[in-house]
Amino acid sequence: MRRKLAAGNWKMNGTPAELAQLNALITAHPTPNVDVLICPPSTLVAQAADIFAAFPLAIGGQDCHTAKSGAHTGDISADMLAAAGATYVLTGHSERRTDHGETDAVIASKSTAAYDANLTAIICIGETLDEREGGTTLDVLDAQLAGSIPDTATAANTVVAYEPVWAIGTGKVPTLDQIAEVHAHIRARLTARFTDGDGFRILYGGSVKGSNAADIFAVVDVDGALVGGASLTAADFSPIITALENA
Ligand SMILES: O=C[C@H](O)COP(=O)(O)O
Repeated sequence: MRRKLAAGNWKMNGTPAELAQLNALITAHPTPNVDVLICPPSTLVAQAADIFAAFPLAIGGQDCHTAKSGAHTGDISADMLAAAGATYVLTGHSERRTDHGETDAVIASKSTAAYDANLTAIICIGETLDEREGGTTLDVLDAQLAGSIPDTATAANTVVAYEPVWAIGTGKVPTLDQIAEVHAHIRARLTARFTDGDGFRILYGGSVKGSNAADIFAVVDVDGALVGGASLTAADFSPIITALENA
């Protein structure tokens, strides 16, 4: 049985003042029957992990370097995130792939760095609109799955997040049939490659809101969501957690 996961990615948003949102979230969900994760900007990871250590709220990083330490100005290592209290890290988010030219090989290396630091890697994949319209979605995802997920991945150390690039921050959401097709495809690839492939959690991400969450969570093999904009306030994120708890 896979435990569901509601993950919020704050991206480049948030100062210490916004951490107060998390108090309201915990008040609304004091004993959630799903995992709840917030990935704030790296400046807030230690503070958030410290404040909420005793509560059912995990804290994660949004990216990590492939190396443990060294001369990499502006970067942060998986070991640093773990030492700050993070238990998860996103790798291969499409904004990292686009803004920083991250390749599948780099993402696999970052995911390995996460495992070495005892972090769970949420490895993100997804097709662009051109790829969707060109009919190559499943081929693109196959290449990303094969290249981004290390051979040492397990259901315990890895979550896969399917985020169609064209659905991120746009308000556009794939049809439920499109989500079902992709999640079934990812599941098949995971079970073919890993002995515990049926245990990997697969998240959907891209314009998830309180208003569409229940329908998305009813799709087979959707084990939760990676939420951007709607994770920034407790008022928006709480209904998504509730929908996942009721799924
Ligand atoms: O990491 C989160 C995703 O990029 C989704 O962002 P969004 O919910 O704002 O569309």
